[in-house]
Amino acid sequence: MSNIAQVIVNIPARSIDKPFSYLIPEQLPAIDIGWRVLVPFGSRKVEGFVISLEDEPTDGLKSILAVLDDYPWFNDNMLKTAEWLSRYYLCSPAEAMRLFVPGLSGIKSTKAYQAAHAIDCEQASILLAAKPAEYRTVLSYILDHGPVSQADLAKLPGSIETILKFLLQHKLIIHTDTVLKRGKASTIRLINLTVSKESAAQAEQALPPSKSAQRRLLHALIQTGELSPTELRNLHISADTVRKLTSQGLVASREVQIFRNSYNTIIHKVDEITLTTAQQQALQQIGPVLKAGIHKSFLIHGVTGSGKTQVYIKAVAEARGLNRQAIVLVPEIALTSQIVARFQAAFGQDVVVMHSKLSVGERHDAWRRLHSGQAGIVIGARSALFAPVDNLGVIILDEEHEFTYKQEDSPRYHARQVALFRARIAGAAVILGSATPSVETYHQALSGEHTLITMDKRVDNVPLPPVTVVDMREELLKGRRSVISPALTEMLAEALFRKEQAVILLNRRGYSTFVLCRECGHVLKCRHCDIALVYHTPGHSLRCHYCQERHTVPDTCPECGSRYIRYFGAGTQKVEEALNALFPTAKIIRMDQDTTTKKMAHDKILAAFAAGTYDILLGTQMVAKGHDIPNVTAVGIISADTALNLPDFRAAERTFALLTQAAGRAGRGNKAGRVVMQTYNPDHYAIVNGGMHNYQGFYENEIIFRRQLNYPPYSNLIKITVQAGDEIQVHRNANQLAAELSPVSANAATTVIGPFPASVAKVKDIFRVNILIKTKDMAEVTGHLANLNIACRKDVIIDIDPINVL
Ligand SMILES: Nc1ncnc2c1ncn2[C@@H]1O[C@H](COP(=O)(O)OP(=O)(O)OP(=O)(O)O)[C@@H](O)[C@H]1O
Ligand SMILES: [Zn+2]
Ligand SMILES: [Zn+2]
Repeated sequence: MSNIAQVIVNIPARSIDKPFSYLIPEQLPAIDIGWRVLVPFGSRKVEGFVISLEDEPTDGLKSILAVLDDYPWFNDNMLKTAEWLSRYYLCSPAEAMRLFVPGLSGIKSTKAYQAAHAIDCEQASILLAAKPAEYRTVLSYILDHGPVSQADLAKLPGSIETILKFLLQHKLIIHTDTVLKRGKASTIRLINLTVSKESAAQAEQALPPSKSAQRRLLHALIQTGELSPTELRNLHISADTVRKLTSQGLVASREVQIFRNSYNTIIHKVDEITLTTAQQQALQQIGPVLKAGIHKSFLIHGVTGSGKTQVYIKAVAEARGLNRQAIVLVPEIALTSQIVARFQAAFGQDVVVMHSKLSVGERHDAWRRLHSGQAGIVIGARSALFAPVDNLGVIILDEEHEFTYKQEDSPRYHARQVALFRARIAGAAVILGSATPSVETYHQALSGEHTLITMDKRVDNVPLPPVTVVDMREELLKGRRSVISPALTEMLAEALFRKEQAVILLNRRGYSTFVLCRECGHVLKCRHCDIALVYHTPGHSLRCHYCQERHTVPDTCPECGSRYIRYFGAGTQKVEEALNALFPTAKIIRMDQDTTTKKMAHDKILAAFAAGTYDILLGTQMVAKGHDIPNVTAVGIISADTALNLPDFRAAERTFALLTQAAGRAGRGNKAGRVVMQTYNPDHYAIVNGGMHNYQGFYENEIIFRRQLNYPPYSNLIKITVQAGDEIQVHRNANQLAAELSPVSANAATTVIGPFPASVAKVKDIFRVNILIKTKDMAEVTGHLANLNIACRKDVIIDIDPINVL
């Protein structure tokens, strides 16, 4: 029998990349692959994941201390996904496996103090005789109470820190860990009858009138069968009353798990709708794959408002009918409460919503409901991908082109990639959906990796809104300097007149309100980060968007002393002022970083706008996404092209997607929509095709550029960032690393570019230099990087398939 477990300890340090062996103690026979356990590690107790068993007897092994659950946490599918993730993204096994644990760790350990093993009381009293009385109080408290936390000791008099230091130094006490399991199930006790209702009624009759509480309890139980603590409280029945009846053998209690659920959305009942032909055709392709239980992936390319969500719902219903589970991923849960509500309306309690505001305990409850089969559908942002579903039928990625599917911290995984892998080994289907698919995905679909399903009409043949492109250079030539062109003004005026609503998008990426000296051209930058400071009207202050440091606006230029300092760029605040001047009675709500962090969350703003409380929704990227509000008939896009000039090969893709998605918010109901797009680059293919909702047109231009420059999908990219606090050092380290990479570039399929300073070359006083690898032979390069062992270097970040190459 195997009695040795190979355990991955849940410590995110990248240098720990191997499992450790532990003895399985006889009293814990259930331990098997996939279990979470508690193990000693150095002086600590840590969480561990069992990945294999052995029976090679080895001397001096430590034993597993405890199991954390009463079932294996990882199923085979989860283990394989974690293993692949760690290999592909070059992260440690622990970094990959902890993605499957809510809150990244299943235990909470706190520092505690306990008496040293061989404490010599006589010597101790001599030692402490010269010290104030508090020293003796603290020591005897620790002696009496066993392991105590610092928080417990804080109640005692005296300066605890100093006293503890002294006691530790003289080895009277030692450090220890107290470990608590996180996410313990919450339970309540339900009270019920142990005798028949007739006997209970007789017992009630037999009680004297003075025992009214006992009579009330019996009476209520005869009627309802079972009572919760809240119901008992409402009936004014005390624990004592329950105890008395329990001792008479009339009632008993049982413990049941309760699930915390803070995501209270009102569930709207929907009428069964008739599917459109396009929706039916999509499902005719997906259905058989679900039934066959084979892996296959689909790309639904459906224009905005074509009814993709309804296809997702039907596909999930189909999977549930086959008793298989579904994972539904959305880019950002706060912006997608509409799709969440639609799933809840369709599936009720079968849906678990993973929201970033859930506590760790609530996450555990959600996981437990899925694991136990009480729920079969999980909907959430990318982390929902790691849900413990045993019988996976389908994974859906809505708005698959969104960059939020890429995690920007280690492990830097892309949810689409992980979804495809997990579904492949589970024999499950994947449905990718978007009106503006990523160039990579569309290319894969054209080459047969995904089945392409096209939905090119809106539901009920509602027309896509016509787009007027306004050339802002001509406006300027005509002497019009306002951020809001006459065409946009006119469209807004008409919409407001008809009591319809408008959305205004300010595409501000790479372009915000910065402060510039008109004499010498100096731009005010952050001292710690190599980036322009952003001007904020409230408080008349400057802020760094990387380190959040605030500065006051100087009266004179720090470079040349000139007093001519000007604010450039159109921030949302500036546009709001302009709109207020044009439409003084219109109610405007702003949604950007400033407003969403302070006043209202995204979903509240969207809900208020959808309810008609405001006439105009103004904001950055986030106003363009996902919402379906029938009364929105006008969409204005200010400076459509600001991101086009960024030195990022995806600049055109980002711009096109944003414009098309924004335009797609207009005219979704039975009222016709219109769009005005202001730009300085009316001839760019991203703008031209964005103005025509023409994805194919955009793709055909873009793919030529990608092929010429050998960018994805024609290659894979790997970005290596070297960091150091010293500018000379960082370049030296990067050059050295580039030299080590020379065998990589010997392969004709691979090019190494750089080192070159990152576009923001310094963040929080740390300098950053990038090396970019372009390759057609990913396996060879990652194999090489793994051999070089750079993945575990603290000063190096490896980003596989980076979204941000700057
Ligand atoms: N078969 C149908 N019959 C009637 N109305 C439908 C049908 N399918 C969807 N709808 C409605 O059409 C509207 C658009 O659908 P949905 O939001 O699913 O589109 P979408 O393709 O997801 O759009 P986007 O990509 O722009 O978010 C919604 O209001 C939805 O309720
Ligand atoms: Zn100056
Ligand atoms: Zn800064």
